[in-house]
Amino acid sequence: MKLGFIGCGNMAQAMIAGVIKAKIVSEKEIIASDKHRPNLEKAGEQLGIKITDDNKEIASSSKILILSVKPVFYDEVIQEITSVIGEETVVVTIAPGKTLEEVERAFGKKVKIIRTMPNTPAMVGAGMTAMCANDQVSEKEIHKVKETLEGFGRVEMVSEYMMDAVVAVSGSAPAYVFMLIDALADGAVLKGMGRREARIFAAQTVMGSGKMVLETGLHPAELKDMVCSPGGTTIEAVRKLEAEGFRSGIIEAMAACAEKSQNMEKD
Ligand SMILES: NC(=O)C1=CN([C@@H]2O[C@H](COP(=O)(O)OP(=O)(O)OC[C@H]3O[C@@H](n4cnc5c(N)ncnc54)[C@H](OP(=O)(O)O)[C@@H]3O)[C@@H](O)[C@H]2O)C=CC1
Ligand SMILES: O=C(O)[C@@H]1CCC=N1
Repeated sequence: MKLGFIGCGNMAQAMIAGVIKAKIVSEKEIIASDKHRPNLEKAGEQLGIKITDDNKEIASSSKILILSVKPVFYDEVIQEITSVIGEETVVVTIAPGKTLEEVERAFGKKVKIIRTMPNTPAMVGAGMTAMCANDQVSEKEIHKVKETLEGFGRVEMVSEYMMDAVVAVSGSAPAYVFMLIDALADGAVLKGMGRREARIFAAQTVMGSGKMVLETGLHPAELKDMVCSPGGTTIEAVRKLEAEGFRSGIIEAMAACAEKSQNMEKD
């Protein structure tokens, strides 16, 4: 098997859908397990991947093994698989707060580990993933895993200390962006637009704005200024957003998110 997933919930399914769609790995080369059997069967049917109840089977047969359970279950899963993990297997973690050192310690032996933080837009090939590796992983292996993860979006190598910031700015961030889209739709509904149409206008605008930042390379503030006609409608909205604490609300939310990531298991 090329890709194995222990835990097949929201994030694993988004990643699997992304790599299959991009034809990076075929469904026949992907295997997954999940404690929640109905969840697993549904994923197996919908994605066409192989499923199993046996985490050890996945650990011993996968070239790239993705630990896609909640952080609190990491130690339990690692203890279960450490004796059977293949020597050449690269373990990929996706949990906030789980450092390379902690994961190494849990395995109790030298294992190739790549720590990542993906996000759910992986499902539609538009994910953002950060990664860093321990000293057991070769450049070639890093390249291979990066190429696989690029199947579902953009991937950047980061220093490990950046990971909590990454959780705040991309791992968790789709949730706040979805809240923004929903709020934009609410505002349009308030003014009489139908809900479905409002959602499309809102989502297309968020997508287009992100694309402009990425493709023009211009500072977001400059792009904002281009929308604000003097004495116009937009600057009225900007004035109100500033008064309502839009920016500080987001920054404070992200600070809380990063802090939670850093202290994930200490709370
Ligand atoms: N959702 C997201 O947007 C993102 C999530 N992540 C990380 O991805 C990981 C998974 O998150 P997410 O997909 O949201 O969580 P989910 O709860 O949707 O999926 C995790 C699944 O793993 C199952 N599971 C628990 N223990 C075991 C076990 N011992 N063996 C096999 N399966 C098991 C769970 O079953 P049960 O429910 O019965 O416990 C559950 O179905 C987490 O570490 C999370 O922090 C990272 C980036 C983004
Ligand atoms: O909410 C969480 O803990 C996970 C990690 C990043 C996104 N979801």
